[in-house]
Amino acid sequence: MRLSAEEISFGYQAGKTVLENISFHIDSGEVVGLAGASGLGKSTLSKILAGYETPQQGRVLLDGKPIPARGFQPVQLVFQHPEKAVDPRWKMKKVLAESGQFPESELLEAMGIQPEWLERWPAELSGGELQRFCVLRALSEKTKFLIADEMTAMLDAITQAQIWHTVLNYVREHQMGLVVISHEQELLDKLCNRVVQLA
Ligand SMILES: Nc1ncnc2c1ncn2[C@@H]1O[C@H](COP(=O)(O)OP(=O)(O)OP(=O)(O)O)[C@@H](O)[C@H]1O
Repeated sequence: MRLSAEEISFGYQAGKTVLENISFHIDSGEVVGLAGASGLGKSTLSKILAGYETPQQGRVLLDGKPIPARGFQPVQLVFQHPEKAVDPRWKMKKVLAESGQFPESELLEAMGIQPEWLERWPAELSGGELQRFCVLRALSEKTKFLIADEMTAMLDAITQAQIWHTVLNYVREHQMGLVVISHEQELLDKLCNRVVQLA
């Protein structure tokens, strides 16, 4: 399966182009890094790939076809700020069930989620604890591509390593594609088959 962005142009305001004629693709089973200086539009491209923003020109295709706007989104995005990605009025067990399936206990454990956290509200967890839920929620059986936009940037090294280890295992097992956006060259070198430089 191939996720492709073809000749994308996008601006948030008229006359101010953030992305101009950008093309990008990733195949199932690949881990692709997306790098580039701050403000070049990496997060914007990731939102377009995941269907959060619509480009003024160009298109996003999954195996050559547009991704349906309704139903489960096969391209899942996890970004840096988990507190902005969960409903504060939902307990964590409901947040996790949002993907339509509840993860198996082995996966919860591998992600370092303690069972008692399931009964808590988002505000009762640390950023790192909350991010583990956001990552896990994105790993549905129906997810074909995961886009990790500075996904572990605010976490300590041990937590980062634990999350990436679990995600990479899952991605390999399910033959998903993974896009990694990071300012850490070392992380990109370690995780990725290839790195695309946004210029
Ligand atoms: N919602 C928005 N409204 C208006 N402009 C925006 C919005 N979001 C981002 N921008 C602008 O679009 C440009 C690209 O931002 P984006 O976050 O995609 O870059 P980035 O490459 O991911 O940056 P960083 O590496 O700093 O995270 C920036 O100039 C930013 O100020």
